[in-house]
Amino acid sequence: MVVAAVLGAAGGIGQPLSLLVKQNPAIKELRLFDVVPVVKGVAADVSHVDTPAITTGYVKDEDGLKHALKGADIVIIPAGVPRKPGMTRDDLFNINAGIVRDLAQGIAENCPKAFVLIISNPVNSTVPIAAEVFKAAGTFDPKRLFGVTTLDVVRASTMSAQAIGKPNDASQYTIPVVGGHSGVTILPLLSQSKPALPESLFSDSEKLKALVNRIQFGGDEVVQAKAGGGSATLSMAYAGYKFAEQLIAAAFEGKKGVVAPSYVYVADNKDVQKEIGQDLAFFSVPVELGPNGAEKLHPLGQLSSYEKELLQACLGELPGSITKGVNFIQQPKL
Ligand SMILES: NC(=O)c1ccc[n+]([C@@H]2O[C@H](COP(=O)([O-])OP(=O)(O)OC[C@H]3O[C@@H](n4cnc5c(N)ncnc54)[C@H](O)[C@@H]3O)[C@@H](O)[C@H]2O)c1
Ligand SMILES: O=C(O)C[C@H](O)C(=O)O
Repeated sequence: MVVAAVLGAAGGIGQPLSLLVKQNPAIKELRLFDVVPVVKGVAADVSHVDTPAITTGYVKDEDGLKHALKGADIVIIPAGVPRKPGMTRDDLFNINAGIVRDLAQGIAENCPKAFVLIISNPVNSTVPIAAEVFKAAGTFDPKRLFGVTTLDVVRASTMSAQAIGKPNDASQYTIPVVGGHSGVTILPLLSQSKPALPESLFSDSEKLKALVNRIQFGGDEVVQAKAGGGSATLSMAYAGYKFAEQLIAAAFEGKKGVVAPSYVYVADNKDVQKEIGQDLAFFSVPVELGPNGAEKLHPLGQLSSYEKELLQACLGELPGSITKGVNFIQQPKL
């Protein structure tokens, strides 16, 4: 039985995500943490759902982080500020970097063996931040740290199905999305869709480009529609839980053959470096999940010539975002 913690549980993502996690019968304890006191009410609310997980809420100023994290097996982090129209994810760095750093420190101190799933943006930088905190604490296990990019995978299925005129069939299309989680760093490998997308999509370069662009900038669609009220929360809760559920099944319930893309540490993996053509510390790849977390990183496989171009665009941005995260921890504060 699994102890799960959600950090930032009172937020737009945190609340529905906590509800979804509560429904997983493998969870014996669900601990909800936030800086705002309403998290205790959220926990009381969710605790009435008739599933096994004992659900409790913790606030920061009552030493809550320690109590929420002590001995947790899986920690999901949607804490931090969301975008408003006109902002990039990187514009969130100044606030969210410090939030993720402090939460990662709490994890290193209280549950160093937990699987850590980071949702807080900019994911391309916040995951390297957490890794640096864990390295400094001597607890870094690259197999246990995941940047959640599942919303890109979910969007790829939904938007591709719509683009080919089969909007009801979204869930039937499994499409790997690799790279990072921001604009051009999001690299949907439509040529590897299972089942295959129709040839007519690939022969219509304008349509193909429009689809890729929509997947890459799907987050902006929601940010603009919410018009200052935040970014994706419900689809993110769905996607975050989808990944957590896959990890729980593979890590704690012995399920085999579970493969899902995630933004993970690839610095040790020569095969991935070779495919990317660069020494990068983090990249989203299809990850085989198991008892230790990221058991095996799967290759990107054959890319079309258009996808190779997209990879180059991704590589124009991603290394800088990784370095920015690393430097945030490594450079002494002035
Ligand atoms: N990875 C993705 O695909 C993805 C998708 C959507 C949103 N996001 C990101 O998720 C984050 C949260 O989005 P949201 O819409 O839920 O925002 P929100 O403002 O609705 O909720 C954030 C919550 O975090 C809490 N919080 C702030 N500082 C905290 C701290 N130090 N410790 C614990 N909790 C803290 C806030 O009190 C709030 O309840 C944003 O950074 C957003 O950009 C990522
Ligand atoms: O777009 C955002 O800022 C939130 C999230 O990263 C998303 O992809 O929806």
